[in-house]
Amino acid sequence: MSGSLIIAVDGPAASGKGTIASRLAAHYGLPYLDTGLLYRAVGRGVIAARGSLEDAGLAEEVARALNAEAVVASDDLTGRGAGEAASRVAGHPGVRAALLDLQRAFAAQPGGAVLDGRDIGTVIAPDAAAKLFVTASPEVRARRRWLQLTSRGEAIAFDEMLEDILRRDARDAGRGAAPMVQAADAVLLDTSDLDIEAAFDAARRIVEAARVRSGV
Ligand SMILES: Nc1ncnc2c1ncn2[C@@H]1O[C@H](COP(=O)(O)OP(=O)(O)OP(=O)(O)O)[C@@H](O)[C@H]1O
Ligand SMILES: Nc1ccn([C@@H]2O[C@H](COP(=O)(O)O)[C@@H](O)[C@H]2O)c(=O)n1
Repeated sequence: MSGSLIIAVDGPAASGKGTIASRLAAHYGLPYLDTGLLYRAVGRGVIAARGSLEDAGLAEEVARALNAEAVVASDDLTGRGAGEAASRVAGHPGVRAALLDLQRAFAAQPGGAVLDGRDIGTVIAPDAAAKLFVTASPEVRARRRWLQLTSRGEAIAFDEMLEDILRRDARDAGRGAAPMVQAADAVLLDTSDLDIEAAFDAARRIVEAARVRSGV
């Protein structure tokens, strides 16, 4: 098989899509982009400028000035506050438009790429050879995120984490601009009862089936 293997991995917060996407990228020797980092960086930029996250013009300005390489190399965007800020600026159509070309260019690299986010299979790479929509129950996702954050010292109660997750789901799925939705041709992968190894295995099988179908 030959050609460009674009793998689109979408899904809600803390479903494990990033874990799966980065492992697929390593497995197939493809470059990987966690597109959530871009929105997190925009949220952080607006806060750093002492602006309001509801200020669509400022958020778009920050998005247009983003240095994607610096964002990807940054290690301080994974906290709880950055996720919340990201989901608020991600609803501005101008922000999404400003980040479109760089994501599409990443996906279009020779050989292919793996991208994860909320709109990869629907907007960024609608022709991707393989599309996965990774999910898990809100309680399982909240537990995973709670473990991740508390293990590195962020103090948060489990109930608050669950509220965060539910609020973010509602905002991401309910916005007008590129809402989080499973693409019609994406395969649903529910990882609620799967450990990381089993989830990766299931994802790899989905990609292999897509490769056979598409000849990539
Ligand atoms: N199948 C799984 N079983 C148990 N823990 C998992 C599983 N998949 C991922 N995790 C853990 O859950 C946490 C969240 O995973 P990950 O960052 O991959 O989720 P995500 O969907 O990419 O989240 P985000 O919304 O930040 O993009 C991490 O600590 C990860 O190690
Ligand atoms: N393609 C994407 C990726 C992310 N978002 C928004 O950013 C928030 C943070 O994303 P994480 O994957 O790092 O959790 C997320 O809640 C979305 O609002 C997006 O809109 N599109």
